Amino acid sequence: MENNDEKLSFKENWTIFKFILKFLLPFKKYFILAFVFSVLTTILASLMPFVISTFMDSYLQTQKATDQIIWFFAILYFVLNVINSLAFFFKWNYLQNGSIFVNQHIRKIVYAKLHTLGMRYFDQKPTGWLITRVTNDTDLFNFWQMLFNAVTSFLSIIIAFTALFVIDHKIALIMLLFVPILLLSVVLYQRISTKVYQLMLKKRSELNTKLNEYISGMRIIQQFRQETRLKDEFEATNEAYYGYRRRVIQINGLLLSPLVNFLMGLSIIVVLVMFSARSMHTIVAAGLIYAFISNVQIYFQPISSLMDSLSSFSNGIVSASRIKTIMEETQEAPTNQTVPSVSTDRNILNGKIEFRHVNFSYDGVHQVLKDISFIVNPGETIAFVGHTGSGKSSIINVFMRFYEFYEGEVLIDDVDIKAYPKTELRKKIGLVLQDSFMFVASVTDNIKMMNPVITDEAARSAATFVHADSFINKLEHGFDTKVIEGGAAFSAGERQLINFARTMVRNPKILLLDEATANIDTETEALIQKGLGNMRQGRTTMAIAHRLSTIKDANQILVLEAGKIIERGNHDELLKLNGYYADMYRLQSLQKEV
Ligand SMILES: Nc1ncnc2c1ncn2[C@@H]1O[C@H](COP(=O)(O)OP(=O)(O)OP(=O)(O)O)[C@@H](O)[C@H]1O
Repeated sequence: MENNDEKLSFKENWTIFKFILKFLLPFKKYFILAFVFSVLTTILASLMPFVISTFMDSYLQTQKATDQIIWFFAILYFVLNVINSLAFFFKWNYLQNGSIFVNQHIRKIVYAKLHTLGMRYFDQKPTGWLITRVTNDTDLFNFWQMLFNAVTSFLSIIIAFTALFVIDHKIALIMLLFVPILLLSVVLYQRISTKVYQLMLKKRSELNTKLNEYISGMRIIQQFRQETRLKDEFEATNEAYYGYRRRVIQINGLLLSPLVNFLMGLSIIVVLVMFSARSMHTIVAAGLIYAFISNVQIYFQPISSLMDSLSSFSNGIVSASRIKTIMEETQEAPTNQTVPSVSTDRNILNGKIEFRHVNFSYDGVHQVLKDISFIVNPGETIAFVGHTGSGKSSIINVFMRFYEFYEGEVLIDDVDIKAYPKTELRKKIGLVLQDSFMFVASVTDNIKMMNPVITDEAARSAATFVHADSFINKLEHGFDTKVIEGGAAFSAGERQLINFARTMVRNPKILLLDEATANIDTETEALIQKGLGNMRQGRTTMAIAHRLSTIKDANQILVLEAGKIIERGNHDELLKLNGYYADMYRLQSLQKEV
């Protein structure tokens, strides 16, 4: 269903339709009320021409209209008009509000679903694509209006036809002949417009994806002077999008109202010809012709508006199919998958970590971790070193349960990691990534991560504990300084320090550190090292180290290459081994001296 170029079969359309309709159920009362008022307006609209025709034929033409009668009809018409307008207002109000509420509800559900999905899913989907799904595709406003129109139009046609039938059943039956012609044009329109609509939506999604890529990668784009190339690329997609838009407008301009209006004009000619023919033998009341023609208009009008909104139907079905794809996505985050042994009150008490023969792959094809085994005792530190791409971060990813491993065991305190509830893992494991994300909020709130349970004092003392306070206090507004998007105004080292504080304020039992490789000034570097020292005290730590000098004191160092452990031991043991680690260490020491 992902490929929107494919034409959906009737069965698929129907399945999607039933799926999306379920979201409407909690708000059905709005739609039912809108329907009731809609029926009222249609009945009134059909009746009002009769008031006029009665007045014309019984009083005006026969010159029997007295002051009283004129007032009576004026007031009657006025009252009907007021009721009609009120009914229309309520119908409109309930319909609009109902549609807004359903959209909001769908958006909430889709957004919540995204949170349950695993990293594998996000690896495969461009961010812009996902944004389009959550923003544009959940906006089914026109779709709900269209559905409502479809139901009420059907009713209007029946009511108007009944009125026509009451006036003159022969001519009314002739009006029925127009139905197949109209239906044919509806089908024709639907055929042509759906295809173009789908292509237009696809281009819009592409546009969003590209835009997201450009904005996130602006630094690289500017650095490598890619502006012109990307501008051309963007313009081409934009041009294609507008091309399809223009075609949609052309199709609508040609096939929507003009066609229905043309047919309506034809039907009025037929009506007039029929009535004229009849007038040769008998008297035909002018008011009756007026009432008839008014109801002919009521009869045709819903078809016109239905066709108008048909495009919203195809549009809505395409969007709904994408929502369905997301909602039915099974690549759940490992921590969301129900494991029979998971116990909600299982706690991490000591923080012993063990990997037993773990194999792992991101895509199910390329093995990234091969037979990884190690034990870290409570309070000890293990460090992973190795070339880029050797699998260091993957060990952390597996341990954080961002991805599921497919072979082996990972244990905490001798219990399978899968048996711990997600909340316990998130609470007791502190992850410090190389480049931590900063939210648009104060420094304090960034440390607290908006958690209302954590006090400002706790945030400050965590910052002091990791030696982040000295730089924060130097900021213009100290802890209240507003962080701009992504923390762009801070250096990598400063962001790292805030991230340390953010982790420590939660007092985790286990620490996962991905050491920053960015250029950090010596002063911040010293602070970071001091902060790290404090953090590691009494906590089991798994650290990815790029600079070997920072992990000399680790209890165990694992050297990885292409996902395999090729050396293990402490710093001295590994130096004695005179292998890969010793080479790396000597090289780094030499670089430092230079
Ligand atoms: N999300 C992903 N999807 C697919 N493959 C991935 C993904 N992340 C990493 N890989 C691949 O897994 C292998 C190990 O990557 P990993 O990030 O664990 O290496 P690393 O040792 O941490 O590298 P670095 O020091 O550069 O961070 C690499 O070949 C990488 O291309």
